[in-house]
Amino acid sequence: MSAEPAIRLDGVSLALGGRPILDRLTLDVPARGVTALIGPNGAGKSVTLRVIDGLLRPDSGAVRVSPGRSAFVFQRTALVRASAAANVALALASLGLSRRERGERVAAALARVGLGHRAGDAATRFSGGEQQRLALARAWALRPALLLLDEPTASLDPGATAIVEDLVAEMARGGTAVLLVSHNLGQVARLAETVAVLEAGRTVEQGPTRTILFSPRTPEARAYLTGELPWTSFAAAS
Ligand SMILES: Nc1ncnc2c1ncn2[C@@H]1O[C@H](COP(=O)(O)OP(=O)(O)OP(=O)(O)O)[C@@H](O)[C@H]1O
Repeated sequence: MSAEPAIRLDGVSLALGGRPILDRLTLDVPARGVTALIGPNGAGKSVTLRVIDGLLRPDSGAVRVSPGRSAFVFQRTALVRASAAANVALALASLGLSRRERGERVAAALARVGLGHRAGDAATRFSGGEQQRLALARAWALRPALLLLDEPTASLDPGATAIVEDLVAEMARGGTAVLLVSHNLGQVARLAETVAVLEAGRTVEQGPTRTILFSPRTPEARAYLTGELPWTSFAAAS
């Protein structure tokens, strides 16, 4: 990979509530394509996205994010009490678009996620899956250089999941670097070129998707991928 990575985390450590959560975490996210961040519950995937987005400051280590606009789609979406269209328009307020351009982009974004007919409806009354699609429409409308996605299809039905996956793939083809947190390994295989496996706040393995999913080297990655639950061995030992 010759281009500068979109994100480079080097030896990042962070304690929260007195507990170490990230432990000298090292991660490279290439400037192009989709990188998936996988690993067991509580491994620190969401915290890592928050560190990258500047919402959490690490105790030590270096965080480098290449310049450019970024968009973050959270596991639970924060929407304002206004129409779906207003929620997208608000995100575009700082881009300096003309009123007409903004209106067109909002309409295109809503249509792209199958919500064109709901533009005037109150966003906070949308179902969980509709809110998630709206959050993605908002991210798409921003044309970000970097897109951070935290389990973006966790509450979506199969049709909506396909819409979101198409949109993410299209953004990646268009030059957006995507970092995707997902437990859906089929989705990871469909979308990602690169996979990093996180375990207890550290990257235990990173490489091409095929290698990581089908021939993982580390016992931690193998255990996660085969669905071995760590607490069953704790229970057996006690
Ligand atoms: N603000 C906080 N204060 C204290 N602990 C926190 C805070 N935020 C996260 N944690 C802890 O950090 C650990 C990692 O959380 P994180 O949400 O990053 O996990 P994850 O890998 O995304 O897991 P999941 O797959 O369940 O979403 C968890 O044990 C969580 O309880």
